[in-house]
Amino acid sequence: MAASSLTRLAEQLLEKAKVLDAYNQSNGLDPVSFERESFVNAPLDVEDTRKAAIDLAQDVKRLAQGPRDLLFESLNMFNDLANLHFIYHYEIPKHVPSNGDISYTELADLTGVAEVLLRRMARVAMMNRIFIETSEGRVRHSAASRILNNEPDAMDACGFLLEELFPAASKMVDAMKKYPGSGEPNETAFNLAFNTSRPFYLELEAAPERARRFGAAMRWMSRGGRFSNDHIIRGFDWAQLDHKGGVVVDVGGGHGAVSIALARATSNLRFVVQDLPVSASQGAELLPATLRDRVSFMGHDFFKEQPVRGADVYFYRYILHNWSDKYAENILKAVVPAMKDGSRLLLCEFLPNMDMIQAIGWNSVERTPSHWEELFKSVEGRLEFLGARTPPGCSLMDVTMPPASSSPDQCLRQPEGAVSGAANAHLPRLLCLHGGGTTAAIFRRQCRSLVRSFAPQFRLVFADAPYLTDAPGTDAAALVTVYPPARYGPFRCWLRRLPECVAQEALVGDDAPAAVWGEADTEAVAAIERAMRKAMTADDEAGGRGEWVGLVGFSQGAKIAASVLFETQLRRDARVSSGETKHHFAGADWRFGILLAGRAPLVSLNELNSPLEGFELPTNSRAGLPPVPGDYARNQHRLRLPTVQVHGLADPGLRFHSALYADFTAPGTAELVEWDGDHRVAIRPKDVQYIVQATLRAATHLSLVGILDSVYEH
Ligand SMILES: C[S@@+](CC[C@H](N)C(=O)[O-])C[C@H]1O[C@@H](n2cnc3c(N)ncnc32)[C@H](O)[C@@H]1O
Repeated sequence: MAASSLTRLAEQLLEKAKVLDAYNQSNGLDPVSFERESFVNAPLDVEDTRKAAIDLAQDVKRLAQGPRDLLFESLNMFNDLANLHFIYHYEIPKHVPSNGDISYTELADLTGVAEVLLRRMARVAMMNRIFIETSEGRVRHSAASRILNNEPDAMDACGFLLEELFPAASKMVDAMKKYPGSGEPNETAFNLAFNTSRPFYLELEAAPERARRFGAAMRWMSRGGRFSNDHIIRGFDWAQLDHKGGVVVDVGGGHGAVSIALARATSNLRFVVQDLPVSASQGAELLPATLRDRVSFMGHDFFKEQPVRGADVYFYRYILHNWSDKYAENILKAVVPAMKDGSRLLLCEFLPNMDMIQAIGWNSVERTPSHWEELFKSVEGRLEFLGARTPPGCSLMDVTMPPASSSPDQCLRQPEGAVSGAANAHLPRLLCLHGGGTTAAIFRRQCRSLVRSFAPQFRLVFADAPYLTDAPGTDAAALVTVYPPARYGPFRCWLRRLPECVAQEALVGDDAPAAVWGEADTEAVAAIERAMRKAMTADDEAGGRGEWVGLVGFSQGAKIAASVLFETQLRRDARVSSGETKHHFAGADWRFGILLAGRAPLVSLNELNSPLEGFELPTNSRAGLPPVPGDYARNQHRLRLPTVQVHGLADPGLRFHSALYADFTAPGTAELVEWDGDHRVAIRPKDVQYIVQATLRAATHLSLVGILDSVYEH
């Protein structure tokens, strides 16, 4: 019997749970429980596993609930918030002893709440693992309630969320009806709930206790878990700036939570925390004396021109997501004149679960990487988006101001680090195979939108094909003017005999296309494998340590990618049927592929599996045209590993790409993305978005990433 999705997900969850338990055990930490905090300062790979486990557990629960119970639970979530509000308001946590327990009667006396009511409320909280009832019927702390007791900022976070935004939430639809489509900060649900015409932050600024509580809530969020400052510290190479004279401006930095953590993690960098005057002066008062020489506070309205000029980094955490595009553009425009060549804008944003809050409090939105890119472009054409890095809890959008003299092709010459630096070293890796008659560097440039859009989930690594060729192939025809051979050659091919790729190397054996597998085929496969391994080893040496999970290929590179996946599938099948263990092609257990304009047929990559009907031999150029849909409708040898197949509707080779999908791919295993383009890699955000969505669906299904598609649906 085939495993149901419930069983499959539960098994995947079990794998993640074992990894998490093993981490605790091998580090001498207590096993997880509701009594003690766990995963404090866990390394990034553990954080990734934890996030995957959470997503899987949610889905296991939702599937087990079924749609009716799922809906019912969602509809009743307000009860838990009302319960927490009671716990916050009557300050229950601080009256429960840190160690030991207390009777309901005593707790009722201390809090001034009737015992019957207190017992009811506490028991609801206990169902959510906040407090524990002992076997003697007394109350003691759970790990969660102990945090509320030990960390005053945690209670402030409750206060802010439950007394500012929770009441506003119920007014969201009213606000949307009253102010349809508004992006104004004073036409929000918050404005209706509090009957004010001031935007959220000005309302708080006018009431210092509310501003203080908000600042404390932000501090608390940064202290651990998903939003921990650690992710920002580890998510960017601060060491490169940590020299005397290095300056970071923390724009809208609140009470300086991030700057304080970064100052502690570096030795020389200085931080200027800017915020509205009340928040800035509260931050200055709270600043530890030991950091006064390196962290300072400044009242500054970020809509006005940035007064600190020439800083190395202008850092914005959770700022622009509070503002609709019109305002976000103005905030960024105010900093551009202060930037020197090479200044960085570093934005910590993109919180998939926070989109509702933005709608409720600010009439704003959590943006996707492509939305960010458009925003940066509209602010200042020179700003160069270097990509989004994704430590858990946020994305760091990294933007630089290149020197005025830099040309677009400088990007081509950049080291891999621009998109595959230390920050994404832990991410699962995709190996990218360029089209015939181009190079890895050109393909990286062609894929720049894909690289950016995949930055939160995957590290993309580009491989050079094994064979040299004289001229750019048809896969690069449109690029000849952009990448003249004299400057960007020599160009390369994966297959030596395809018409678009005239090999420079002498062929082994007879030049005539072979009908049966020969030595030249064995050597051709080894050359492909060597070329792939070379790029993979280079990336290992550059610090990449994520699992190799997928292949991305364009045109001839897509044909090779599909063929490598098919060979992987054959080796897996052989393992299952005979228990025989064969090495993985190029050393990785490839799980899925993104095939951009990939032509039928597939290429046999193993003598033992040849000849398969309709397949090419590696050195066989095939007289005549490749198959078109229907030619191999009965083909039994179909690719089953998941693929996303991307077809340009104006591509002259479309019918050959369609044949790959129709005749060489098992039904139901591929997602087809069609876009309005010719023989190119899609670059426009709208086209790239579909490829990314389809890939994330496949990858989520394979449990390679845990991010929700909806994040990309703006
Ligand atoms: C979501 S909080 C983020 C705080 C801080 N960056 C952090 O991550 O902890 C937004 C911050 O923007 C500040 N802010 C709002 N409007 C501002 C303005 N016009 N100029 C400067 N700061 C502002 C608020 O006071 C608040 O501290």
